Amino acid sequence: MTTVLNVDAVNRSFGDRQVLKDVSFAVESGRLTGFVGANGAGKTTTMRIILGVLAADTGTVTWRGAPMTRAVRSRFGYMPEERGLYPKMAVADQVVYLGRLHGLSTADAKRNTAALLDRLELGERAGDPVEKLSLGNQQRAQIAAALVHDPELLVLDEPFSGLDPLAVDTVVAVLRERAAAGAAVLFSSHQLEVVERLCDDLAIIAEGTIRAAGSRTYLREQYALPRYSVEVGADAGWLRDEPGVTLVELDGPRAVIDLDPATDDQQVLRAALARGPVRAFGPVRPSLAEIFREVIQ
Ligand SMILES: Nc1ncnc2c1ncn2[C@@H]1O[C@H](COP(=O)(O)OP(=O)(O)OP(=O)(O)O)[C@@H](O)[C@H]1O
Repeated sequence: MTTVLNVDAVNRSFGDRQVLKDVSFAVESGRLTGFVGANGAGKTTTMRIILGVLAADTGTVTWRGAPMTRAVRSRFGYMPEERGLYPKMAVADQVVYLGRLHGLSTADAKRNTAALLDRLELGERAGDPVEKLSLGNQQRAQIAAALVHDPELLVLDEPFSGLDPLAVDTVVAVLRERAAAGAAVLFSSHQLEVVERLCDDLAIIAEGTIRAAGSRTYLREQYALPRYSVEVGADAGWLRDEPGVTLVELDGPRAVIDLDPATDDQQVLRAALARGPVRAFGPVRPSLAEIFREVIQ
């Protein structure tokens, strides 16, 4: 995996309202990057700047270290927030047409379209006009449209909104396959549970500012609480009286504790061992939702 897309110190105002403030983050190939933030945080504006639909006031977006060109952008796939398929045109015809617009031969466009619609479980609806599809299926058709030309970078604005859980799983699997084949995938979402499950990397934005960015593992370590989960051989209630320890939860031999900053975890472990067997002792990693709450405050 390599860093392919760099968003560097991007600022953008609408009128006198600055909606992006020095936005910087990187996207790597072969990975799924989740772009997370509340409504109005600036996700769509950032994505539109990456795609060249909108200009930045200052700052740069580069692809493999070089400025964007039209040719580079033609190798990107974009699923905008305002879905844009023609209601009266058959799904497959539309996806083939978009593939052709991105430079595919008719044969390749048809082959990719058929494979994608099957993969997205829309094969049987290929001949139906878009307006006859349910909203969830229209969404799958949009995803097919963004993927038909095998883009090197996929930018998806809220690709999971409006999908039922089974459809989310299908789309997740397709995006994973694309990443495994080397594409870089950037998607926005406010569904933290989906992002938690899906993404390798994250950029968290609030009020136009990136509050945290990096791999999920890095962020979970970075924002680790001083919280530990402990399991001992007998009742763990003695932890209540241990200096520097706050008991958060107690369930017989199992406990969750917070340590004061000055408290050495190994000291607490030794105290536990002095009382008998220790079955488990380790830090509790924060969930993405917890990190999100912490960094957007
Ligand atoms: N063309 C525009 N003119 C004026 N203000 C705009 C324009 N586009 C976006 N904004 C404002 O910029 C801010 C950021 O919007 P943006 O759509 O980027 O947020 P978002 O994080 O994608 O939120 P959502 O999930 O609601 O789409 C919002 O306050 C929005 O009202």
